[in-house]
Amino acid sequence: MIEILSCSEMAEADRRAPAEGVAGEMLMEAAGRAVAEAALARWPQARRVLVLAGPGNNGGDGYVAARRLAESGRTVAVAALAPVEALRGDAAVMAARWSGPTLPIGEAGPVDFDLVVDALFGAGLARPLAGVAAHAIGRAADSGLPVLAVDVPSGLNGDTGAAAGAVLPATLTVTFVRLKPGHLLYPGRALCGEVVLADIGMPGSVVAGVGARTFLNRPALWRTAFPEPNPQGHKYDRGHVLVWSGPEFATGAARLAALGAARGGAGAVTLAGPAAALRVHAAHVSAIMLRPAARPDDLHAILAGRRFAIAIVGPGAGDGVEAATDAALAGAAACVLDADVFTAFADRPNALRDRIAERPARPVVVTPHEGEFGRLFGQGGPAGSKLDRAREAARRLGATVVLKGPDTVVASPDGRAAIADNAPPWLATAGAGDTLAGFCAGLLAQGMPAFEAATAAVWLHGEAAREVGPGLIADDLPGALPAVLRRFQSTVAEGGDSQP
Ligand SMILES: NC(=O)C1=CN([C@@H]2O[C@H](COP(=O)(O)OP(=O)(O)OC[C@H]3O[C@@H](n4cnc5c(N)ncnc54)[C@H](OP(=O)(O)O)[C@@H]3O)[C@@H](O)[C@H]2O)[C@@H](O)CC1
Ligand SMILES: [K+]
Repeated sequence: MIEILSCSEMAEADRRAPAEGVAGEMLMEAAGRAVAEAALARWPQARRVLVLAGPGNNGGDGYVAARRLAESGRTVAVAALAPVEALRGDAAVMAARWSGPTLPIGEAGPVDFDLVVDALFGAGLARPLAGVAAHAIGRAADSGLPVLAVDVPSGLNGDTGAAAGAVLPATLTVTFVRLKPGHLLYPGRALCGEVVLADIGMPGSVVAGVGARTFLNRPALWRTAFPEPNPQGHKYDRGHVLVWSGPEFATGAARLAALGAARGGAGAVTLAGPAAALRVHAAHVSAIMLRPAARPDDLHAILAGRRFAIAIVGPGAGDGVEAATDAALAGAAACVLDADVFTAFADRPNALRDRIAERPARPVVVTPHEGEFGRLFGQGGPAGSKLDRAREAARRLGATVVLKGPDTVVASPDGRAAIADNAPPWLATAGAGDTLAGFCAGLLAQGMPAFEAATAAVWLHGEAAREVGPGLIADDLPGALPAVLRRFQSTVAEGGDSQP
C-alpha cells in the first residue's frame, strides 16, 4: 500500500472500478461501513452521533455511516448541507436508504452529542468553505467533541495538506484505498489526527492502472535496490566517499557527514580540506581517512585519482564551497550537495543546473531544508505544495531533491516522489541534516540509484532517530544506524517488511 493517490487519481480509480466489476455503490457502502466501524472501535461509549453530510459523495459516505451506526444502537442525526433532493448518483441512493432524522445543517448544532462525524467535503473540495458550511464546522470545533473525519477533514485540500480557509480538525480520519498527500504533508497531517486506511474493495489492478508516481517512503519502495554486501567483497567495492571540509573552526558538520557515510555502508571515507581543519578531525576520528587539500581546487586532482568516488559538499564547507562543488560535479561518480552549497548558489539555481547538466548521467542528490530551498530558488521558485515544489525543483535541477522537514519529500527528475512519515520531532536538531547527507552518500557509494538511495537514507535517518529517542543529538545518529540496519536486514531475510 505504498502508492499515494492524489484526489484526481482517486477519482480516476473510482471511474475505472465498475469496469472491473466494482460498482460505486459498493465502494460507498464499504466506505461508510468502515467509518461506522472505526467510530465504534474508537468511541465505544459514544451513544449520540451527529453526522455532518455534504452535497457530494463524502456526504454519501456519511449517510451510510449514519445508517450503520443507528443499526448498532446509536442515536444518530444527520445535519445536511444540501436537501436530499439535490443529491446525485450514489450519494442520493445512500441518502434514500437513511430513514433517521435529518435536519438542515443550520438548524442542527452539536449540542447533546458525544461524537461528530464530518462528512461534509472530501476529495471534491473545490474552494474555501464559506457561509453555513463554515459556520457549521466552527460550531463543531468549538463544541470540543471528538471529530471523526471521513476521508479528509473538511476544508483540507487532500492534495496539498494545506487549507485555503477554515478546516475542522479531526481526532481520527478514516480514509479509503490509499493515502493522499494531504494526510502526510503538514499542516494536514496534524489536522487529520490519527489516520485509519480502510480497504473498501477497490481492486489493486484498478489502483495500478492509475499509474501513481507518489509513494509512501517505506522499505517496500527501495528494498530491492538496497545493497547486499558481497561476502567476497573488497572495501572499495563498497565505494569511497570524499567529504570536503571547510575551515578549522567549522569542522563538525563535515565530520558528521563523513561518519554518516561510513555508517551508511561506504567502504572508505576521506575528509579532505585544509591541514588545520584536518588536525581537528584527527582528534575525533579513527576510521575516517584525512587528505590535505589546501584549496578546494585540489579536489580535482584527488578525485582524478579515484575511479569511483562519491563527493559530499556543503556541510561546514565555508568560503570555498562553489569551487568545491565544481570539482565534485566534474570528477565524482555521484554527488550529495547540502547546506552551504545553497548559500553559494543563492538565487542562481540555473547556474547549479548548468553544472549538473554537464554530466547528465552522474547522480546528484541535493538535500535542502525549506529555508535553503527558498534561498537557492529565490523569487520565481517552484510553487504549490511541498510535493509539487520538490518535484518541480528536481525537474529544473536535473537532480534528486530531498526537501527536508517533518514530512521530508524526495523527488526524482523522472517524476517519482516519496513522502516520509517516520521522523520523530526530536530529529529536528543541529547536524541531523549533515548526517543524512552522509547516509545518502554511503548508499550511493554502494551503487544504489539516486532516488532509492535518497529515500532509503531518509527512512533510515528517521528510524535511527527513533532508536535513540528524545534527547538525541546529531552525534548519536551514525552510531544508531547498525541497530536499525540489523532489524531491517532481518525483516528482509524473512521476506517481510519492517513497516507495511
Ligand atoms: N475511492 C474512494 O476513495 C472513494 C471515495 N468516496 C468518497 O467520495 C468523496 C469524493 O466525493 P466527491 O467527488 O463527490 O467530492 P466531495 O468531497 O463530496 O465534494 C463535492 C461536492 O462538494 C461541493 N463543494 C466543493 N467545495 C465546496 C465548498 N467549498 N463549499 C460548498 N460546496 C463545495 C461540490 O459542488 P460544486 O463544486 O460542484 O459546487 C460537490 O457537490 C471522497 O472524499 C470519499 O469520501 C467513497 O464514497 C467511494 C470510494
Ligand atoms: K470530510
